[in-house]
Amino acid sequence: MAEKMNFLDFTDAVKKSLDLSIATTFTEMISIGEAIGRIIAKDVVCVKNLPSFNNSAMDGFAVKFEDAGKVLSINKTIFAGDKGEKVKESLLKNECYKIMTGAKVPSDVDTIVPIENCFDVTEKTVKIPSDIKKGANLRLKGEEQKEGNVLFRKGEEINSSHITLLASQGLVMIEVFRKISIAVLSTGNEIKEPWERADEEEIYNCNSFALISQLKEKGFDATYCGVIPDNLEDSKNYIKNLKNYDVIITSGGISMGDADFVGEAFLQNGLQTAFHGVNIKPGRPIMMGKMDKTLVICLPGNPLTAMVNIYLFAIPILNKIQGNENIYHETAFAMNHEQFKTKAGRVNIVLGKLENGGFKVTRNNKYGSGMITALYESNSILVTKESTSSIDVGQEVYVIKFNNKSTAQETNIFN
Ligand SMILES: Nc1nc2c(c(=O)[nH]1)N[C@H]1C(S)=C(S)[C@@H](COP(=O)(O)OP(=O)(O)OC[C@H]3O[C@@H](n4cnc5c(N)ncnc54)[C@H](O)[C@@H]3O)O[C@H]1N2
Ligand code: MOO
Repeated sequence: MAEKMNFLDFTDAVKKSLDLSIATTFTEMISIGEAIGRIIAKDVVCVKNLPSFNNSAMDGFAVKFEDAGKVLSINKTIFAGDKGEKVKESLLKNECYKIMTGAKVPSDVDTIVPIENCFDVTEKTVKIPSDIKKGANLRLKGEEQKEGNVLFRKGEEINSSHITLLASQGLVMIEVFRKISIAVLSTGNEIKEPWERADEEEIYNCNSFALISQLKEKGFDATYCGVIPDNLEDSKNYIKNLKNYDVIITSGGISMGDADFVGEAFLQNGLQTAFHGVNIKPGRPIMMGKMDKTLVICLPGNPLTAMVNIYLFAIPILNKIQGNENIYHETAFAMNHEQFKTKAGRVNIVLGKLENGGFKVTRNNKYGSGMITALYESNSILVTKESTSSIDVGQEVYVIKFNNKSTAQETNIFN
């Protein structure tokens, strides 16, 4: 009789897989225009005070606070970008400056009054209201960031806010971790590439496309390395050539069938198995380990299983290897809209749709793990505890967003 798999507890499997993963140390300098999604390799320090000079937040008049309520003569007009003599302090008694938004504020004034709040404005004079606040509308040098402050930490993923700050600092290059290399493979004699002809008994290789595109959605580049044949000798030779990759991800061929050679082929290439079999539905046969420095992730062949497991399991691991300090999936708290059953005794990964704070399970949780359409119909996953056998209507649940999908239903964004 075939040996039974030992199914590891889900939480232990996550811990083991994270323990196996070592963050890359290889870095490169890239332009900020190319930097979205990359991981910062060194703390970034402020090199230019923000703002770098005292400036006006409004078009109006720059005054001494004690001149509130007075009629003042306009000494000069200061524009954004003016420098030198044009911004030098030159006020005499009962004078003010006319000033534009973003212009440097001379040091002999302390308050800006917006033009529409002033009275009797002429070319030469203005009456300042009496109820002004000292320091109003004056943006002080360094009030947002001071030179030497750490702006970003090593291990942050770069988004548009990082790029904004970097550009505001005059920094056009940034040191990031080099992208880790990932090999994606399929297995199985029944697999034909989508550009080949598949007979009725054969199926198209959707897993490789699925996995590579999901990795892309998460900012990883993966190389497609083909289909491993269903025989041990060929599988072994195939895998031998992949040892330079940081990560190898396969799908299929790791269960109990007579054609499931993938595990053995890795073992014969020196794989140290961390686990083979996790108490999860779907995805029970999942296997992980290390082959020299290469992390090996073997996903089951069913497309839906491969897709939800790469998301739940592999993305945090890959984040860690890529040097990202923020590795976990963000969750949203939602109200469950439809009662459904789950398999007690295992952690269940359930597909559904998150819309406007509500979660609705896909097809009443009655889809098979070979079904691909259920993935398409869903935008989130819900993970149950081993003890859970049903989720009730109105129950509050944690949901992980999946598939990068927006929603057609107009969302309530106001609080
Ligand atoms: N006796 C047992 N049989 C099975 C068990 C078990 O515990 N005992 N586990 C079942 C579970 S759960 C799963 S999941 C599958 C996974 O098996 P494998 O990882 O060995 O995957 P395959 O048998 O190679 O393929 C399964 C299924 O997926 C299709 N497939 C595979 N690769 C692709 C691809 N690249 N693109 C599209 N579809 C693919 C394949 O044709 C099969 O239909 O094992 C159960 N059996
Ligand atoms: O992992 Mo399998 O997909 O549970 O059927």
